[in-house]
Amino acid sequence: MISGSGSPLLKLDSVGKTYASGSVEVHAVHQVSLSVMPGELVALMGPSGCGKSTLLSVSGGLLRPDSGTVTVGGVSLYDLAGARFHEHRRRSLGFVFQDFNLMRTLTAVENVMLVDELDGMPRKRARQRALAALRSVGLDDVAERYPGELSGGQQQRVAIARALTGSPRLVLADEPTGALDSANTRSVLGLLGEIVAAGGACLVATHDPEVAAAAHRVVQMLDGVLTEGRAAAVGEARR
Ligand SMILES: Nc1ncnc2c1ncn2[C@@H]1O[C@H](COP(=O)(O)OP(=O)(O)OP(=O)(O)O)[C@@H](O)[C@H]1O
Repeated sequence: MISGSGSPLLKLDSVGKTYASGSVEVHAVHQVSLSVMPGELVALMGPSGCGKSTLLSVSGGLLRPDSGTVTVGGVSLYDLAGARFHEHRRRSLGFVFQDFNLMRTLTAVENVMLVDELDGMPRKRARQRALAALRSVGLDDVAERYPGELSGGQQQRVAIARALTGSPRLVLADEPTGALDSANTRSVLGLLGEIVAAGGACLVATHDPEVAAAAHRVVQMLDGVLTEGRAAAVGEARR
């Protein structure tokens, strides 16, 4: 797969998001335009509070922008309504949350199954797929444990397994290696590498130099605005 070919899997056009915090307005994302192409792993970097999580949430259909358009898989996400919006989100992208977002009352395997079950898949088949996803992140032995019985790194890998079930073409990940040691970081980078090698795309908010080194492109964010990016030379990206 040649990185950067085809139509973008994620396209942001002049996207803006402002929070009202009491009488103060915080321009978390301002006029951001960005395309992430099939075969690309893009690292989104910048200091804490610069707007990375907000940009990922807007990109993933979790937070409606105040301005601009978000196109996922060729479809303008926020122009879809109701069930069509949720279905497109579920089918087109996987989201790895910074704080994992696991349901405390469900086991690891039940957390991962949830996505397929919401899509109407029979429970037995959903369970098989979830176990396979957990195996791919090295966690099949703790499948029946609850999040409270897992380490931070294990919870993070459950969250990654959940985002990868259904083999979405686009993965948006917020600090996916934040709680991981270097061996697990490499295994997560391997999984993301497989997605992009198969023609998918990943946008990863990160402070981790190892993730940045593995990316095809690094885009820098500062005070809600994208500043310079580094384009990796062809073949530079480690997968
Ligand atoms: N719900 C909210 N209400 C008000 N302000 C918010 C809200 N969420 C984020 N902000 C503010 O928006 C700005 C961007 O926050 P965001 O979490 O997107 O940054 P970030 O780059 O992801 O930070 P980090 O690297 O620490 O996760 C910050 O000034 C933050 O305080």
